[in-house]
Amino acid sequence: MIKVKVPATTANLGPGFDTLGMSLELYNELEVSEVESGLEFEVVGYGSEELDLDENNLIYQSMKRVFEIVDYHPQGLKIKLNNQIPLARGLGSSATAIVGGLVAANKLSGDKLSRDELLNLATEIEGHPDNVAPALLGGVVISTIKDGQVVYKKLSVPKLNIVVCIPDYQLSTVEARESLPTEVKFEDAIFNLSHTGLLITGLITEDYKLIKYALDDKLHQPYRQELVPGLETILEEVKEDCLGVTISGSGPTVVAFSLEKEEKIGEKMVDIFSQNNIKAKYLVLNPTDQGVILKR
Ligand SMILES: Nc1ncnc2c1ncn2[C@@H]1O[C@H](COP(=O)(O)OP(=O)(O)O)[C@@H](O)[C@H]1O
Ligand SMILES: N[C@@H](CCOP(=O)(O)O)C(=O)O
Repeated sequence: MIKVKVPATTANLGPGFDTLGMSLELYNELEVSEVESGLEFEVVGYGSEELDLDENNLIYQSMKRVFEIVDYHPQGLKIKLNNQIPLARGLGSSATAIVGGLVAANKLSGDKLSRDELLNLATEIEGHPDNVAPALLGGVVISTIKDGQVVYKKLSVPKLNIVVCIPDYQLSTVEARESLPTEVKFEDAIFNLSHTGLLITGLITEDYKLIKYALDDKLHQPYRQELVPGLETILEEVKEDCLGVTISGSGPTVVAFSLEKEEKIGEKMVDIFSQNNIKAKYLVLNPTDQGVILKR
């Protein structure tokens, strides 16, 4: 039996659309065993009602990609999930399914693919590297795709707390990407370039006051505001209490980076969502340098 534990991720980190992501200490766990025939699922935690529990399941689809490449033919599979990451909230649940499936299948079939090959495959399935990379590798990962290969650099996570405010509704990444424009203004591109540079420099030099300026974005967040009622107010009103606040991945979760006052920040975000008739809860999470964890 193979056991895999994959961290949640917060992608984009404000200006780094499809480029930056960080792993967080909140996990989905996966246990895969080879059985005599068929495909069986057991789900504990999030997704027991809504996930496809058949060949369409994203974990199974990801495993199948590895088996095809390495020419491995399991007779049957039993897949047990313990999901602590809520689905379609911008915390990388799909990245955990893809990375978990790929890593488990690779182990089951004799460890033939390298970490970089798994990252390329994960990116091909997810469509962008920013959340699969930190789910696999941990840390803060800067990534891009060059000639079909992911080029990346992992940085250590900041010594900050991440207040994660999770609204009680799902927003699929596919839907949240449909709201994006096909072209952006030159000045908006410059805005994001400068902010991404400042953010990465702030992280490398541990000059966290730079984060205060650097988490703003003009490429995706403004277009997603209508999908996250209350986001505009949260961005304005929570900023003063923390180092920076931004939408997590494609939303609707919002994350605040802080060194103190986490409860106040979390309660304020929950309150603003509630003024917009949306129930929400908050968690205070640590970022983590450890990516996927594999046990046999
Ligand atoms: N643990 C899981 N097992 C299998 N599939 C999953 C799991 N978590 C998420 N998915 C798939 O990913 C979809 C959500 O992906 P997405 O819209 O990108 O949201 P998120 O921001 O959480 O990654 C789900 O609807 C489901 O199809
Ligand atoms: N860069 C992507 C990130 C999606 O992350 P997820 O956690 O919402 O799946 C985007 O912003 O669309």
